[in-house]
Amino acid sequence: MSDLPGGKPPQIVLSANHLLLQFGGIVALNDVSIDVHADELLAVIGPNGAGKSSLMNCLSGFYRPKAGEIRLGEHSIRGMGTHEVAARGLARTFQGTHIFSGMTVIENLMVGRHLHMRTNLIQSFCHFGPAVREEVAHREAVEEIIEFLEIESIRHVPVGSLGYGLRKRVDLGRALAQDPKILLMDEPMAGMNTEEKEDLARFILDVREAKRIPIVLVEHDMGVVMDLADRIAVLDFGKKIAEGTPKEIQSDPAVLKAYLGEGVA
Ligand SMILES: Nc1ncnc2c1ncn2[C@@H]1O[C@H](COP(=O)(O)OP(=O)(O)OP(=O)(O)O)[C@@H](O)[C@H]1O
Repeated sequence: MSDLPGGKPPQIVLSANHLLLQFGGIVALNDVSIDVHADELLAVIGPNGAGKSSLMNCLSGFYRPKAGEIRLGEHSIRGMGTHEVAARGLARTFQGTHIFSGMTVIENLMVGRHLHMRTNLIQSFCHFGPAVREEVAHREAVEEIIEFLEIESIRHVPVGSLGYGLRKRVDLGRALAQDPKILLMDEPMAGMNTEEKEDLARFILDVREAKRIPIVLVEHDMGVVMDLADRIAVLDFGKKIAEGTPKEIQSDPAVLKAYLGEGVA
């Protein structure tokens, strides 16, 4: 663990220790440990099948590792399901688009807010009392995100009719609506053209600057990773083979070997 200037150790927001995950005879994660520091963007890279999505799925409670420990802040979250992990402050965006395509942008963002609503979803459709006051407060939070992500003009548009780049931006908005302590992004740029990638990269940088939440990013586009990441962890065949700054990773012999023939500069 590298110390901050001034010798203070970094604050660890999320840590995974010695994770083991198997699917039958396949070892998807083999003794994998990572720490995510406050206010950093940690990229997780590796060739196809290296275990990146498996790691994200363990961190977010979707998969239960056979062994190992996961801590969010002070607390163990190992064994918790996705909803419990989300309620403790972990939000994620998904590969592809997991948003509700028949619902409008604003409705999708309100789904993200429901995690924080004391009144339940049914009550929130009643137009009286505490439910209304709560709804107004959540609307304000959602409006702030809409402005932040520059999606004002499409707030009432069904998400299914939007282009891919905008849909991914709404997915980011839904995750931000959870008001998370940490954000996991699983291949957010997959399937995007250069302009869409540049746009999303700008919003990721804005999120870091404005919200100061740590981000774990799984991404295949090495240009994006090298530009955005503070640190990079590299997986190969379910094992962590390297960890360091973009500069260190680019010249790491084990990383170059893992990617040989896959075009890492
Ligand atoms: N649900 C599953 N059932 C069986 N095997 C799985 C499952 N999920 C992942 N695996 C296997 O675990 C290994 C790691 O897969 P994983 O999807 O985590 O890799 P990845 O690094 O995310 O790959 P990619 O870059 O192609 O998305 C692979 O061998 C994969 O086939």
